Amino acid sequence: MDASAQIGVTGLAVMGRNLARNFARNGYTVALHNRTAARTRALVEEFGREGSFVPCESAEEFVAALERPRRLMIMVKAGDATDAVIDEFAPLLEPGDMIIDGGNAHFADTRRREKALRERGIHFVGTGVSGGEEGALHGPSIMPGGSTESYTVLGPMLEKISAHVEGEPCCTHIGTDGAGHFVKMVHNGIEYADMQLIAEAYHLLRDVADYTPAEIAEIFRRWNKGRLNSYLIEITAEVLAHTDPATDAPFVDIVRDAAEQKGTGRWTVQTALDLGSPVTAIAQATFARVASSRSELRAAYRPLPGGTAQELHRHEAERFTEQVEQALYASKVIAYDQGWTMIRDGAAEYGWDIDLGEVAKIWRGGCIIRAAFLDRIRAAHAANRDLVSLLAEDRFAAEVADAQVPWREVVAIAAHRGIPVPAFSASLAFYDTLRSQHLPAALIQGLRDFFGAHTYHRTDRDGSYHTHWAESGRPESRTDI
Ligand SMILES: NC(=O)C1=CN([C@@H]2O[C@H](COP(=O)(O)OP(=O)(O)OC[C@H]3O[C@@H](n4cnc5c(N)ncnc54)[C@H](OP(=O)(O)O)[C@@H]3O)[C@@H](O)[C@H]2O)C=CC1
Ligand SMILES: O=C(CO)[C@H](O)[C@H](O)COP(=O)(O)O
Repeated sequence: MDASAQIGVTGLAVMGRNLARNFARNGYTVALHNRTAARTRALVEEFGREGSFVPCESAEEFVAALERPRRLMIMVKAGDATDAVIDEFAPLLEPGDMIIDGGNAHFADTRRREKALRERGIHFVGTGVSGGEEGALHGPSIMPGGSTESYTVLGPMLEKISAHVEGEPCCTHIGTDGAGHFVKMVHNGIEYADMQLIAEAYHLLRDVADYTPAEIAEIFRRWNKGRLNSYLIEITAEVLAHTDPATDAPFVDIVRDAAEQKGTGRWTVQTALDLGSPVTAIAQATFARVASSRSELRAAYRPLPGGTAQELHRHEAERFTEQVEQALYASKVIAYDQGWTMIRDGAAEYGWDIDLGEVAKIWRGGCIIRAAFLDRIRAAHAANRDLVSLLAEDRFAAEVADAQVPWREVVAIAAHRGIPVPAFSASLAFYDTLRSQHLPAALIQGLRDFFGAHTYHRTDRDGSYHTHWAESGRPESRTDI
């Protein structure tokens, strides 16, 4: 077989199939492989005319079809399947070849795989891909990690098939080894927070303002024309406006209210705890999904009393809608800021040189959280590479400050009515935590010292101290000298 393919894709389910077509539509010859050969044949039968494909049934045939250095992309289920595929192909490759893992792998697995393959001279490029089925075909946001050397060879191809915004590709080299998958994981954590905030806004508009799903769809359509403009707001309007053809009921009323997950949000929260990154909105969004699925707990709590109902007049409902927009925007800024903090923390921990402005740039198009305000996040980080928080930038700070009164009212109304808004509340509490002059953490330190001699630092002197709580007069001693 001629080694004529510039790239090979193995794993031709939803994502792999469309990425392969995207490469082919962009003029590349693409070798195709899938564990179950029927998928390979189906792709060629249905879409073979879109470009140049080399269908392969065996691993040997697939590798032989690739130009050197070989670029072999894996799009299979994350976890054991990825290891199985690497174990199958790596022995057939030569030093300088590249394995690109475009699945949602855990970044720690990517670091392990990269190290093992590097020792054999093979580049392993853990690559975040976002955009779902349509994005994969028409241009996703692509977050490659791996060596700089591999990006030199691979980058132009990935940039070509990625989404473009104002002529700029939504793809950049994120950093070495697992940096790409780390950033993709945080992207998904932000995605969880964004969706939860949207869902809470919907819940409030439905249960406080008494709007129908169709009316709320119109509200989201309007919001999508303003500063909230984003893919998730756009598709929220679509989903809310949809009626179930079988029952004529609003689609959202016939779907079970138990949110599922594949786990990237959970990984974000687990990793954030290890890094000490306070991603409270992302964590609440992840727990909200889990809580919604715990039917036995919900059955136990359901009979308990809730808040007070109160009808709103039309003009009050309209005012409330504007307040919810403010609360949603402010909470969203906080949730995204938490994501960026976590990326900065991950970069520091793992030695990645991640350009935070570039991350915002490549998320402006192609990915699920693409949003107009990412351009401003990009600009804020580009203007100041040491920007510690979006809230340290004048315009974001002013917007969130302007929103704080309605934000508080919305959270208070939700509490009165007994409507759960965990992500709105967590974002507001985060805002208040960080702007507080004094936090009750001093009391926690005192309690820790009381029961466990865990020591504390004083506000007026250096060093660490312990109070001998059981001794008369409770003398204090310095413990670090
Ligand atoms: N769906 C989405 O919107 C997105 C998905 N991703 C990630 O992209 C990857 C692919 O996703 P998706 O297209 O949805 O497909 P799936 O995650 O459903 O994976 C199906 C593919 O994996 C292959 N596979 C499973 N187990 C093995 C194995 N042990 N050995 C070899 N091949 C195996 C299947 O082969 P076979 O046909 O033989 O069963 C099939 O090609 C995943 O890692 C996913 O997390 C990333 C972004 C968005
Ligand atoms: O990676 C993605 C988009 O960027 C997927 O859509 C994501 O996996 C969906 O996650 P979950 O099933 O956990 O909601």
